[in-house]
Amino acid sequence: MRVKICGITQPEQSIAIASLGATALGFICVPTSPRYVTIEQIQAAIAQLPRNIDIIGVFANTSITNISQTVLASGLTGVQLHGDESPAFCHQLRQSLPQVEIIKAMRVRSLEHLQTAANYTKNVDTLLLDAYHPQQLGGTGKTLDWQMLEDFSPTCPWFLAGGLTPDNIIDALNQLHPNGIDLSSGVELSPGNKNLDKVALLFARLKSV
Ligand SMILES: O=C(O)c1ccccc1N[C@@H]1O[C@H](COP(=O)(O)O)[C@@H](O)[C@H]1O
Repeated sequence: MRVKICGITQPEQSIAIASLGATALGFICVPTSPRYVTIEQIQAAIAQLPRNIDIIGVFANTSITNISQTVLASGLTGVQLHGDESPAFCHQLRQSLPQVEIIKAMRVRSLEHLQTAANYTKNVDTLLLDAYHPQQLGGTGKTLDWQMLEDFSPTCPWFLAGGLTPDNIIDALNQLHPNGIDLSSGVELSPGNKNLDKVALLFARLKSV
């Protein structure tokens, strides 16, 4: 299973988290986020990483030009679209960045909204389900209604996100079978400053799955 730890801001934490077992690291490229990082910060954070770690940039409601320039300048291997991007936007982005993994995040509001995920599967590599918050785009620590996701079975791989912690991850994975999980505020001391003890506890608990 893929494990993505998101909202990294410090180079030494990148290396430590990759060593603990993360398969992907996420960098927030949304300027309004307290976890926002510049291209230079991403470059510094990934410079010493092994090449098998996926480097995902998180964007929301920005232009294809901005995403493409950031990807090319920073060395991202994937893009997570966390805003209101349409299937057509994802299709266009794929034409611009054919070698880059495209992850579409759905901030799930209802069962009806969840069903719209099917509109994206032809144009993205991976879906990611996060909880909806009326004021914040992500990193909210809010969990989804996992029961609502029990029949979710898209034709592409998917990540479970939203309020995951070392304390609830086993319950989540007993109930659901995503291809990957994504954690941010549930393994933090403060926004952008990861709690390495919590990250280690997460991977220790995942060994039992
Ligand atoms: O973390 C942020 O600040 C953020 C800002 C804008 C868009 C997405 C953001 N984070 C993403 O939110 C989910 C869930 O986070 P959490 O585990 O509930 O704290 C995760 O995919 C982050 O990539």
